[in-house]
Amino acid sequence: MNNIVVVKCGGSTITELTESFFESIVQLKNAGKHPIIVHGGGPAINKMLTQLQIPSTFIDGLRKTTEEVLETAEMVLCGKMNKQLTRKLQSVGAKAIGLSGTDGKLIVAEAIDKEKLGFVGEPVQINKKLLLSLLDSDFIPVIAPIGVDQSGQHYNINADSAAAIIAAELKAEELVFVTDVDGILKDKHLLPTITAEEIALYINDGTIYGGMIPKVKAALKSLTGSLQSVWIMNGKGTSLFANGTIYGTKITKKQVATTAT
Ligand SMILES: Nc1ncnc2c1ncn2[C@@H]1O[C@H](COP(=O)(O)OP(=O)(O)O)[C@@H](O)[C@H]1O
Ligand SMILES: CC(=O)N[C@@H](CCC(=O)OP(=O)(O)O)C(=O)O
Repeated sequence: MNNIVVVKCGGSTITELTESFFESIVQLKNAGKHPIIVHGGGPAINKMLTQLQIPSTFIDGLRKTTEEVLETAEMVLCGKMNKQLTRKLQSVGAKAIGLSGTDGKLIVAEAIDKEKLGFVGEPVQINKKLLLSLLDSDFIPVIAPIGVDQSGQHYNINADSAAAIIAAELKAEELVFVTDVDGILKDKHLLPTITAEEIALYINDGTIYGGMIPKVKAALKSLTGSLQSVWIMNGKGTSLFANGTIYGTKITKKQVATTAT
């Protein structure tokens, strides 16, 4: 299937997304594209963990996930955030369906490093057949990043890596990370484009840190086949493709001159 666009909505910006953002997803659909939404929810998980007095720490942008943290992350991501986003899309006329990576084994995962990170999963496989049949029936899937392995163990997956494997496996046309900054910044200036070499350099010198690290790593991993570029853009106060262009950072395999699709 052609024209698949994977849009990852970061937890940093989900509550700020406006009606015009959701309308732009419907416009994408009406223009013959097949949007798939993958969402995070880091700040909402933090809030619930604080309320429940469960400690949690991050290592290179990934949340160390104990059994208690996993239960909380699943509750917030699959219960609260997933249904909230699904309803918002439905309210602007979209045929949205909320799912987690557990449903239909949509995302099969395995532990990245049990000792270091606990139940943090690396997505290794997706249920393409299920997703394609949903797209065929004109649904907009809304996916929470909780994965499962063959034994039934569930995992907390960084939403950026969940979006990246879905985009790569489905040979999506575009992958867009919607977050709370305009794109990748260096010395407070937006970088319109960035390459793999520059990313390695900027992680090394600290220009790229925290939650941006899993984003750029996921972006680079997904840059295969049909997916030639990945965008990082701000979800605040904008529609997704204003005048058919995206304002943000374009991550490419090689440096290119353009800043818009
Ligand atoms: N070079 C950079 N440019 C922009 N943001 C950066 C950079 N390095 C780190 N960040 C941080 O990454 C954050 C976005 O990642 P994250 O908080 O995980 O968002 P999301 O919830 O949308 O995935 C930004 O708010 C910023 O604090
Ligand atoms: C392993 C891991 O870090 N999982 C993330 C899942 C949510 C997420 O990725 O949310 P954002 O998009 O807001 O970052 C977490 O527990 O916060």
